[in-house]
Amino acid sequence: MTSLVGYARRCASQFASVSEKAKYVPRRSLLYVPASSEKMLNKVPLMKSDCVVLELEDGVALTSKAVARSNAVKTLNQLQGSMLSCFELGLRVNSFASGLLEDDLKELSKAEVLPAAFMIPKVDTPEDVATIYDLFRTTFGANRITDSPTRLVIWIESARALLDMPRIVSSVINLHRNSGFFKLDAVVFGSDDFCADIGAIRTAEGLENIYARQRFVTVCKAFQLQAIDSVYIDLKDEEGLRESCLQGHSWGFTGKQAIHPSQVPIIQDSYKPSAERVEWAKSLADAFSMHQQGGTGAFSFRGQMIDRPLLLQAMNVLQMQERIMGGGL
Ligand SMILES: CC(C)(COP(=O)(O)OP(=O)(O)OC[C@H]1O[C@@H](n2cnc3c(N)ncnc32)[C@H](O)[C@@H]1OP(=O)(O)O)[C@@H](O)C(=O)NCCC(=O)NCCSC(=O)C[C@](C)(O)C(=O)O
Ligand SMILES: [Mg+2]
Repeated sequence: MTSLVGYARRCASQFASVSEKAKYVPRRSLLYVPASSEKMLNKVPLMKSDCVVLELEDGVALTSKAVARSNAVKTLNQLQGSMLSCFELGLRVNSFASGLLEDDLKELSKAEVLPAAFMIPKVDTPEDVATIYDLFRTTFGANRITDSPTRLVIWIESARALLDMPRIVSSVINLHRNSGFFKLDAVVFGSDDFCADIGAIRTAEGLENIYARQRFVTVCKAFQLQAIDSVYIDLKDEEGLRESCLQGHSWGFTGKQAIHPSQVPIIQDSYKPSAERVEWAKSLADAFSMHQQGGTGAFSFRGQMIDRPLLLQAMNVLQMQERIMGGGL
């Protein structure tokens, strides 16, 4: 069978910067596993969520932070080199403002391996970014955090962070370019903390978050980053979860956070590219390749003007489809 990513790669060769997209990590569902619970951690190798997050922050009580840190180190060491059912095993540390981050990093630096993604909540200002980097450098040493395949995922969770989001994201991207620190790949919207910050009352419909989610997704996409939508906290309401996923997907979000394994199949299914979308992406990539060979840049395809941004969208669809089919998720 012809590789779908082959289509994307053929097109990608036209643009050097586009070829970085080849390392696409699907994050339709991002499932938190509180690292204080050994019972939950034991399930990690078989979890079929695109991304599994070893959680040290708000899913762990203050009194259990030490045990959670040491369990996280053990889990990273035990799972290194193992076949996991997820695409990415991330680790969410405590925020800089909590005063707990330094202790997290000191303990985590004892692990033989780094997680596939470091995940940092409540990044509120560009200055936070510089301080967080300093903490990583002093605890891990510059060598371990420079030019590493580990990716970075950050959370936007306050009014101030939402307004300052372009500067925050730019400073993380520039840090990677200038120092080789982990590459930013995705940004997550922390709607619970955001609602608390602005004094909104959380409702099932989520009207209180509409502006925030739209601004959030727009900034993510302006920087070509994955945008991960809010947690759906009503564990028993499968229909409500599905509706929330379909809305997020149609607004441009790439995935959604999950707090319970039962939410994962609904989220993953909702964020899977439809057969029509895959067919559109394949045909567009073919047409793009053909026009490039013929020396044409912009062209019309099914009544739409096609240029680089639409090619990027098509590549994301194809790469996600390829990874999902290959990984059996
Ligand atoms: C809600 C809870 C307490 C219900 O936990 P439970 O044990 O009462 O649920 P259950 O239905 O009885 O569980 C069934 C089975 O699934 C297991 N299980 C259940 N959940 C998980 C899980 N996540 N990972 C791995 N395994 C899990 C559980 O251990 C059990 O296993 P068993 O059949 O062998 O006994 C539990 O699901 C949980 O702790 N979830 C994670 C909570 C968390 O990490 N919250 C923080 C992230 S969200 C957040 O911070 C906000 C945000 C983004 O920042 C912002 O919007 O601001
Ligand atoms: Mg939060």
